[in-house]
Amino acid sequence: MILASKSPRRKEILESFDMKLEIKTADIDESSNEIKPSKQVEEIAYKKAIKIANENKKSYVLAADTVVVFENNILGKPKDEKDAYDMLKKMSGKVHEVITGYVFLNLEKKIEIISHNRTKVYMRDFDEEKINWYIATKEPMDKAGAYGIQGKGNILIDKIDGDFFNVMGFPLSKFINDLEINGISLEEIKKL
Ligand SMILES: Cc1cn([C@H]2C[C@H](O)[C@@H](COP(=O)(O)OP(=O)(O)OP(=O)(O)O)O2)c(=O)[nH]c1=O
Repeated sequence: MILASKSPRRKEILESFDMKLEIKTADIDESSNEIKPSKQVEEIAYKKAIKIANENKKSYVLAADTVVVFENNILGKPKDEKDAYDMLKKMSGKVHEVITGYVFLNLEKKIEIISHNRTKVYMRDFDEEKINWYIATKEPMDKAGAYGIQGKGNILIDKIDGDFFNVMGFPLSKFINDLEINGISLEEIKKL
């Protein structure tokens, strides 16, 4: 299948399940008029997937989009270090939600799966010194909400309620379940 994503995390998660991936990245306009975060991530994932699917009509194409939702605000990737600092400062000691939308298409076979998953993340109370230390690692800059649960950012997190991979950028378990519901078996998934 084609993974329409430049995210190394999404590739890693899917490859851990022995999927054979061809990477093709779609540069799309990541803006959305949707108000609901779940609809927004689905719309942006759809834009990524359909762009590549239109150029590869026989292929299975998968794309995703991840955001952090904190007190009704949608947080994407930080614009700069100051933005990363501001995001982390307000999320310290509080709970937020990570939502990943994903879209799986095969235009020729008329397969279309559009879905999302949510994980609650409880952050520890951390001080300015720790935020500055974390920003100096450079880890926050390419990640929604300015942290990576799978990296050094893990020490900022107390616990989660939901799927870890969903926070990392792709809810593998829910996706596999969706495919099975659509009649695609575990053996077939590896060969798509
Ligand atoms: C919250 C969180 C996000 N992230 C990452 C997952 C996503 O890669 C990124 C959110 O940006 P996205 O726009 O969802 O994805 P991307 O730009 O990295 O890749 P593409 O659009 O080509 O598919 O944040 C982590 O790696 N760990 C985390 O804990």
